[in-house]
Amino acid sequence: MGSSSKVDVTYLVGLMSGTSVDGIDAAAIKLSPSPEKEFGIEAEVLAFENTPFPAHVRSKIFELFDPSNATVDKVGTMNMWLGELYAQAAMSVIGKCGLAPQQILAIGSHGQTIYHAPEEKVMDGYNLHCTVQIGESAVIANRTGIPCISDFRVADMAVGGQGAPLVPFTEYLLFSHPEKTSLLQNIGGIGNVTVLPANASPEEVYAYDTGPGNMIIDGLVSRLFAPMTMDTGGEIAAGGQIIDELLKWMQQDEYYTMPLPKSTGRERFGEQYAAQVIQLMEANNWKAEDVIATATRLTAWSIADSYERYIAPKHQAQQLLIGGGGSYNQKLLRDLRQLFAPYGVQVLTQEDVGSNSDAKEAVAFAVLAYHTMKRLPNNVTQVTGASRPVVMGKIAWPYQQPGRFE
Ligand SMILES: Nc1ncnc2c1ncn2[C@@H]1O[C@H](COP(=O)(O)OP(=O)(O)OP(=O)(O)O)[C@@H](O)[C@H]1O
Ligand SMILES: CC(=O)N[C@H]1[C@@H]2OC[C@@H](O2)[C@@H](O)[C@@H]1O[C@H](C)C(=O)O
Repeated sequence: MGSSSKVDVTYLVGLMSGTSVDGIDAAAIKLSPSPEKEFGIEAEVLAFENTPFPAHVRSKIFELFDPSNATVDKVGTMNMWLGELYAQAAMSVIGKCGLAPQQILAIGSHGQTIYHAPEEKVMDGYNLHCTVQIGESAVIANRTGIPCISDFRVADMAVGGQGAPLVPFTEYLLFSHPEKTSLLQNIGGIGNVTVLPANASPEEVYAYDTGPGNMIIDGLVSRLFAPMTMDTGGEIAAGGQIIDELLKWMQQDEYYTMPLPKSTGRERFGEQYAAQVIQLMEANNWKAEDVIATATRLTAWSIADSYERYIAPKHQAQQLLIGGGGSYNQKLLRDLRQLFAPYGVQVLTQEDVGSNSDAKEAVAFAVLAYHTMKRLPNNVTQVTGASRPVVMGKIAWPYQQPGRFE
């Protein structure tokens, strides 16, 4: 992990659009050194904005998740289109925080993942891992006049890593604590957890994708309760009963027992998965709200099961801090509290402890971009399984006005 102890006070923008495809998160941050921590930095969020994707853009992005539909013309067009939307989101958040674009060192843009296949494929003797994020950084750089860093994940994959999760790098720098062992559980489309042991050195941090976050719930709600696209507040699940047979079927997925490091995505828990559940539902005459209650329980179970499997043998955590959109699903939180009670782990939302989790991933890509600009390694090798540290991210430069980047 690159040392950040010499961080300069810097302004950056981070852009994230996640696997739920709900919209673009944009954060403008001020990065400063935090003298009391060895690798410490402080990231003050100056402004944060979420811009939902228009429904027609969202459905065009969804078309790209099926590789047979994702023809090069569609991918190429969406790559440029998203570049425009990301640039607008960046300019808007910069306007909101009152800074001029010239004051921003760089924009870190995650892009939209349309394909993620971290398992190794051997082709002609080459060990290939692959992941695709789109949203052209050349467009972002040229619309904003700010260097834009994108395509973070592939550098980690080039040295054998999963290319995910990447947020633990920033979580370690921002949230590690001398006395408390914390579990930072993000519940977006996919669920992912970062384990920050008390007083951990960078080598002791670990993280992995726990499995589905809201992806299965969203997929089923969209099919069974259209035009709803999510179970707002967890109210549908709260009115349903768990179907034991369905839960057992869902728990059989091999992902839950795969060894670390591991990451996953829509390829495993996306459209095809929801379609299979609907088939089972129709064959068994299950009620729609019971199916949603069961999918919600699966997410909670996958998080608790992974705690018992990978974390509890090494660390007793005090807190499970929930962030991401799933933290608004009250039924999911109740299920998590019930399942974690026997382990003596308190389940809180990040908001409960005074931090804004909505901005976390966007902030993370701003911090990663800072390290790219300084040519400092920014992958966490024991998290991704990469064989060595690398500088992730590709820089797109805007037209260079004299004096601007000297
Ligand atoms: N009020 C709410 N009630 C219930 N669920 C909600 C609510 N708000 C958001 N969500 C869920 O959270 C999801 C969005 O979460 P988030 O923005 O953290 O995901 P993401 O960043 O796209 O995903 P990932 O972290 O996997 O990349 C929505 O699709 C929905 O399922
Ligand atoms: C390939 C990809 O986009 N993965 C996402 C996804 O969403 C959550 C989880 O799966 C995590 O692995 C990752 O995102 C976050 C930002 C990460 O890299 O840490």
